[in-house]
Parts: sequence; C-alpha cells; structure tokens
Amino acid sequence: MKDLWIERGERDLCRHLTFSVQSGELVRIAGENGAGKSSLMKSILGWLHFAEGTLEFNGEDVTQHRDMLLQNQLYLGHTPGIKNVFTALENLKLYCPDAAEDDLEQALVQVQLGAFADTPAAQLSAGQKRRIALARLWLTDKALWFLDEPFTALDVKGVEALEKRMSEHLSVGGAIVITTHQPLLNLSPKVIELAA
Ligand SMILES: Nc1ncnc2c1ncn2[C@@H]1O[C@H](COP(=O)(O)OP(=O)(O)OP(=O)(O)O)[C@@H](O)[C@H]1O
Repeated sequence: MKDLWIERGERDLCRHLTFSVQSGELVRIAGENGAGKSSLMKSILGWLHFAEGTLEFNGEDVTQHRDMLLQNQLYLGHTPGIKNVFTALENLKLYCPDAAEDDLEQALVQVQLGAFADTPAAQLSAGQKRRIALARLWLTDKALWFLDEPFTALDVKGVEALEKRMSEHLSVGGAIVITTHQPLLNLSPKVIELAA
C-alpha cells in the first residue's frame, strides 16, 4: 500500500499511509473506535473508494484491477454473517461450496462445533456463530487473510485455537492483516496505528 489517502464523509481517515505485508507476516491495524480500520481493509479490497494511492500485489500494480488480489485473499468481516435458518454445517457450506462434506465437518470440529453441525444457527450463541465463520480458516488455501475483529465473542479457548491457526498459516508463508481491540496472546504483529 503506497500513499493511501482515504476519506469517508467529511473525514480523512488516513493520508499518505504506506505499509507492506510480507509472506509470513502478521500486520495489525490499530486505532480507536472510528479511526478507520475496517474502512482501510475495505479500501484495500476495493469495496470503498480511496482518494489517492496505489496497491501492489506480488510486485504488480493492482490499484485499478484487483482481480489478482481478490483471488488470493480471504476476508472475514467483523459480523459473522451467519444465516439463522441454516445449520452450522449448511452455513459453512455457503461460504465454502466446493469443500468436501468431511472437510466441512472437520473444520467444525476444529472450532469445537463438531456436536453442533446439524443445529440451526438460531439456536447457537454469538461466540458459536463467530466460530462457524472462523471455520473457513481451516478450509481455505488463500495466502492473504484480512481478519476484522475475529476475536469478538470468543472465549479464551477460541482465541487460542484461532491464534494457533493463524500461526500455522504464517509458518507456511501466508500473511495476515488483522484488526483487534484485544491484545494477542502469543503472536507479535507489526502494528500500523491509525489516528482517530
Ligand atoms: N457506512 C458508513 N457511511 C459513512 N461513514 C461511515 C460508515 N461506516 C463508518 N463510517 C465512518 O468511517 C469512520 C471509520 O469507521 P470504521 O468502521 O472504519 O472504523 P474502525 O476503526 O473500524 O472502528 P471500530 O474500532 O469501531 O470497528 C468513522 O468515522 C465512521 O463514522
């Protein structure tokens, strides 16, 4: 990201922001509520316009055509986006339609939802719904993850499991951009601070 200038409404969320994310690197976007962390992620992914700046992915300018970036990324938003009428397994299938049934079930086991595969999401807690969304991280082969407040509603075990999965991803050359108001337990990110 080079010289990003992002405006929202009347506010400049950042000006001339430059940073990089390398293979194997965890980058944390930090800042107070409203500082622009989610907006920055959405701008990088092309869902929000940015006023100025360039984006490169694998050394190629993708500012105008983000196809290559989008094909290689997984974005997990700060709301889990779970449909109440569907079961945990069905919800995961919606996100990962090409995954084999066994793999979907295994991913639910990884997030301690093995026993809830056939339970409608309406009967699950906020943390359990978050875990369904997170189960995608055990199924994806995308290199670059954007995780917007992924720890919300998770208990300590859930946080530990997610950090372990993130650590595995980094160790095989993946990269992660994360926003979180919660301190990481075992991972040491590079921090990009946005002023409120
Ligand atoms: N849909 C929207 N339309 C207009 N402005 C918005 C919209 N969503 C957010 N904003 C504004 O953009 C700014 C940045 O919001 P953003 O959600 O990116 O902050 P954040 O740092 O992710 O906050 P939080 O820590 O609360 O999640 C805020 O000033 C907010 O008021």
